[in-house]
Amino acid sequence: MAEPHTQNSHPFPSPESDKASKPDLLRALESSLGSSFSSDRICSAPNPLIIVISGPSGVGKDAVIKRLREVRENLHFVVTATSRTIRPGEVDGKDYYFVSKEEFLSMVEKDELLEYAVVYGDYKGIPKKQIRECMAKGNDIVLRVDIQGAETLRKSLGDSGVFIFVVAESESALVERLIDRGTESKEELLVRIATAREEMKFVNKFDYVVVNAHRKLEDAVCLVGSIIDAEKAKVRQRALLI
Ligand SMILES: Nc1ncnc2c1ncn2[C@@H]1O[C@H](COP(=O)(O)OP(=O)(O)OP(=O)(O)O)[C@@H](O)[C@H]1O
Repeated sequence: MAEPHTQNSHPFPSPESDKASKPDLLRALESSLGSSFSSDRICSAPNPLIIVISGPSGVGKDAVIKRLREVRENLHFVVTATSRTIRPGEVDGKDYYFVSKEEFLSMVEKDELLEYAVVYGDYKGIPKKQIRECMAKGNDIVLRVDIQGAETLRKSLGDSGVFIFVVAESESALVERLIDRGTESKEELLVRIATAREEMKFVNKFDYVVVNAHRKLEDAVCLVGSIIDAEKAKVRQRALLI
């Protein structure tokens, strides 16, 4: 018959004993397991993400990104170069790099852009340098592109990028938003609305869709944040292609 354990013969310190016994308990556990406990990270740090935010004109891409900038740390927002004229409240170098058409074309010639497109008569493109520098530091980056830009990026990035399609809750909400912004003429509005109808067909090429409903900007921003968090927690991380 097995000997009953007595206090002295038990290999582990009593759980009731004072706090000083925790190291003793750890050592006893290690000794019983025959190996010491490692302090190494159980999971390696997640890969930096390239988050591509796109959607038809007027859905609120800039508004979402502006707010995301305020509420989330450790995101690098790539500043797009554009040949369009600066809007009231926009800051050169922060919202966009505002350049002339000639300057833009010179960047294209020197192969300095990851992607570029003509959007409503103006050029928009993403400087490669910023992306490389950022990824090298392990930072996540956010790119804001129009639908044609997203298509080009999908071809070059494949599944290594996280593609988010922003929409308004309805077509009428989108039109009202564009009218309220007051930055387009009636003719320009017609082009944007017709284009938006076509662009909606591209939603299936994206990984996520985020509805930016009227006066619900916070909800949309929160959802984008959750997407980023979920991507960071993925077991199978997206590969880095850049
Ligand atoms: N959730 C929202 N509720 C009401 N108005 C909004 C909301 N989100 C954005 N807006 C407003 O809608 C207008 C269009 O938004 P924004 O300029 O961000 O769109 P965009 O998708 O970046 O457009 P573009 O592609 O033409 O630059 C702006 O006046 C903005 O303040």
